[in-house]
Amino acid sequence: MNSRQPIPVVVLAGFLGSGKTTVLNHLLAHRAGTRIGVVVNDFGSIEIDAMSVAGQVGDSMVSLGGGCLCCAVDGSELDAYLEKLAAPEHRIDVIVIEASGLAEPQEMIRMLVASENPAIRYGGMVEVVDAAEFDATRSRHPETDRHLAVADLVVLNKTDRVDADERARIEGLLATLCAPGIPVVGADHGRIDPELLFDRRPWTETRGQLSFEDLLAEAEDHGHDHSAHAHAAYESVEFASEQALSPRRFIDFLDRRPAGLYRIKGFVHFGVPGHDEKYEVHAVGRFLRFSPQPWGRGEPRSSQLVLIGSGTDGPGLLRELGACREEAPHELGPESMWGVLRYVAQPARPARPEAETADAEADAPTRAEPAPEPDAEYEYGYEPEV
Ligand SMILES: Nc1nc2c(ncn2[C@@H]2O[C@H](COP(=O)(O)OP(=O)(O)OP(=O)(O)O)[C@@H](O)[C@H]2O)c(=O)[nH]1
Repeated sequence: MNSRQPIPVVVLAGFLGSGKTTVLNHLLAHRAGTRIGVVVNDFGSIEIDAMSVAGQVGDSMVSLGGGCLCCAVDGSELDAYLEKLAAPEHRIDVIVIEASGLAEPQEMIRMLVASENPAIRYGGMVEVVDAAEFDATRSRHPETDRHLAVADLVVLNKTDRVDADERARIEGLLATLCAPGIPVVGADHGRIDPELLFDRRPWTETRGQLSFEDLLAEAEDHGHDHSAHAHAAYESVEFASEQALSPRRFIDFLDRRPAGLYRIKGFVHFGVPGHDEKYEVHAVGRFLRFSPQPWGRGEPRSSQLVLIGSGTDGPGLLRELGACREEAPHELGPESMWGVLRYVAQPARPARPEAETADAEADAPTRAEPAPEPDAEYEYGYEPEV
């Protein structure tokens, strides 16, 4: 794994008491070998959140304390914390910002997108919703609807506190409040599949001595009945192709992906002249990004994808991906890549001789931004409205 890839920063938002800290603690306890950096933005001077997660995160945890993160005018304070967490010695794979229950996540997303720090990239927004308090929260805090509108994934938490009819009613409402196709994952005590937010590394990949936090999390992990875990309800399928994929058909496949397909990760070979890079794909809910990378020296051109979802038709998805295969990619014009380039944070560099590319750019990070609206014009430095 390339240790100098930009670290995804996921914003975990949700109204006061919705269960953000509970979700975060669950993620920390079930992260396997993945190293999570945490920024807790507790509101007020008593940092209850900070204390409840501190035991698990050790010195990787940074608390902003004393107020609301979104009030920082230029985001420089956040940048400083993120820079600290992203330092190579921490070997952090993903950073989660637990936003204060009163924060405006849109502001935080803007700060992340505007960040000049090449070591990080915005990784999507997760909104935690309290099923039992949904109506009350919305009527007291109409801004809740705005937050839902920019979420990439919604965790409908506290499902143990509502019956099936009420849950279905709230899910119906959420479908009208969120952007089309945003997945809504039900959860009891924040137990969601960590794979929805980040790739878990096996324990064996954790280098060096196991720290106290590792041991704590391992003990937690072994103490649970895995059959009861949320991820038992998810299925994943893998797709591999040595033949290039048509950029147009692949984007069409992504645009039509079912709501239950929460997560797509992997890389794609398009092989269109001028766009011969390895296009890493990362999708969480409706959030989608491509990051062009140079291929490794001698690495065979191919596409590999893992798709994780619930209630999805695995064989059907694989058939659709199979139909994206392209016989003659070298005959395609540059315009065939426009759909893909809309989801690239930085312009794809022209393909260059492999050795030069690999040496000079193997570790060059790309700055990421949220995907523009599907019908938005692609332009470099696009600043999305969030
Ligand atoms: N019944 C029930 N209680 C839950 C669930 N998830 C969390 N809780 C409880 O709800 C309370 C609030 O949870 P937190 O995780 O602290 O919520 P939060 O969103 O971090 O809260 P703030 O920091 O105040 O914004 C705690 O007492 C949790 O134990 C759930 O799924 N069901």
